[in-house]
Amino acid sequence: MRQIPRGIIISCQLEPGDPIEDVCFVVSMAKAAKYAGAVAIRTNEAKHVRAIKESLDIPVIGLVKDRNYKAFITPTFEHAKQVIEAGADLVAIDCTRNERPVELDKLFEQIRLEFPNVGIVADIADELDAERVQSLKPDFIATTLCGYTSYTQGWRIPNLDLVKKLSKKLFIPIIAEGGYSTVEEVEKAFEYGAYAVVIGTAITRPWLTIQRFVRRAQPFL
Ligand SMILES: CC(=O)N[C@H](C=O)[C@@H](O)[C@H](O)[C@H](O)COP(=O)(O)O
Repeated sequence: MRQIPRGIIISCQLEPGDPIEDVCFVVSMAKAAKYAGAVAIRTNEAKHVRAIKESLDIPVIGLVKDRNYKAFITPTFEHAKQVIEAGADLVAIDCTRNERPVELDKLFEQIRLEFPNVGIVADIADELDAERVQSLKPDFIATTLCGYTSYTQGWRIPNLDLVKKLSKKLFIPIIAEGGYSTVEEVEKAFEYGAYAVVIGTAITRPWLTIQRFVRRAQPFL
């Protein structure tokens, strides 16, 4: 079996500037996800990976976001090492055409050499990114960065067309990710061939949901 079975993956991340800074929040969310039948958790930072792995038995995709680089998701081996040593079963790597500090093939090679049991999720933004990374044989390709690069800026997400195209064309399983917020979108992604679907913000950033309600109430107050 692959490192992750087919199904729903919950992305549970906290970043600087978020109103919650508590690792317990990430762990509780991960527990809720597992209880409800999610097959894996995606999270950022070694401290979150470690806390989840210590509390429950579920595959974790780890990443580190470093905004000093344009290719900001786990841009170097050092970033990857942090989350892998914290217990991540897979590591997510920014595989866009954005400027990066290390060549992608070198980064893949070093991760595989030092951590042969850890899977690699290639986070891409468009079809060309996916085609290019295919030769490096990542375990999964995720549509995470569609809409978040200069060459996909303004594209509507979730990008179900991209999932459809990639699933048809590539031999690597596709993870649909980025902007999924309704059950209908998730159904479509599976219908179009997704191996798994990641849902994050719609579930694990509750302050954004609250803000939506608060803003709609404003004119009446
Ligand atoms: C672009 C970027 O930095 N994406 C991150 C990748 O790890 C996360 O902030 C997202 O929450 C995750 O991809 C899930 O997507 P959504 O939150 O839209 O369901």
